[in-house]
Amino acid sequence: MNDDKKMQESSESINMTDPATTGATSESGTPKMTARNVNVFYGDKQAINDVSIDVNMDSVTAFIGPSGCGKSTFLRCMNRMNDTIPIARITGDIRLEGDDIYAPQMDVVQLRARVGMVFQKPNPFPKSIYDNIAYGPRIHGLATGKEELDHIVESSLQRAGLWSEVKDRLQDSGTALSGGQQQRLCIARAIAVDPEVILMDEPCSALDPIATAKIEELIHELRGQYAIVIVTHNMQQAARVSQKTAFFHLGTLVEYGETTDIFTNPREEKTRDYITGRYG
Ligand SMILES: Nc1ncnc2c1ncn2[C@@H]1O[C@H](COP(=O)(O)OP(=O)(O)OP(=O)(O)O)[C@@H](O)[C@H]1O
Repeated sequence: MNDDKKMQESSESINMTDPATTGATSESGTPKMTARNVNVFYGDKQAINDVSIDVNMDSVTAFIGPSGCGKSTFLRCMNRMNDTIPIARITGDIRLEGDDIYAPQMDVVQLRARVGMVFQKPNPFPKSIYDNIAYGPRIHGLATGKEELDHIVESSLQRAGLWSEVKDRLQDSGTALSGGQQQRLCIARAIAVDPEVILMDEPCSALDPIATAKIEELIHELRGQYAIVIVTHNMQQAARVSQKTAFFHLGTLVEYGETTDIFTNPREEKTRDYITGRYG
């Protein structure tokens, strides 16, 4: 029997998307978000196939896998960003602290405040640094007056490691900052509305190595305060920043577990082949 056939048979003999077999549940901590049997379609094409996973507060979770395997699609399901794509359709169940995020009564604006997102390309608003941060708290009514808003702006910038660089020019445009500073501004903007989860879709891919190192350091600092999920193409980055890694392939979740296990002792041959560079 050739290797492909063997792999096919072994994967057919177990339910690959059962959290019990993919390791998609965590022993430690109550999950902040749970996904069960999620399928995503773009028109007739299925991009995510029966994925179940738990995301916890105590760890940074990395989504890795070859281009087109569905990492970003699945990430975008977690705060309903796929709602903005008319041909996208999702089935299954995704919960935040037990609340069904696809329930008709779910307020999507509130959801996206609770589950913030940072994109590949920094996308500050064409507004001042101050207003980039103050915008969310203003529309969500999180500050009762100017003093409280000032405090939120300062603490968000501090937590994003940007305060000392911008405190004397809060009225300058956010778009005038360097790429790395813009990305930290976007992280500060997400933090300002007091999220529970931060989703990061390849947040460093447009940045140079120094700016990348700063974002990675920031992810370390934010760990534990928020559940963080990061999509990355860069396996070294996944190994550096995450405690849990989920490996996707052709829309399925092949394996999910401790990052050290995924990189040193994966259970699945497909994972091993990917992390050793046999395909990608
Ligand atoms: N807006 C869309 N319309 C139609 N198909 C899409 C759309 N976005 C993604 N897809 C398809 O869904 C599949 C998964 O894409 P997705 O971008 O989620 O993968 P990915 O693993 O994040 O890839 P990459 O690492 O290249 O960003 C691919 O086949 C892709 O072509």
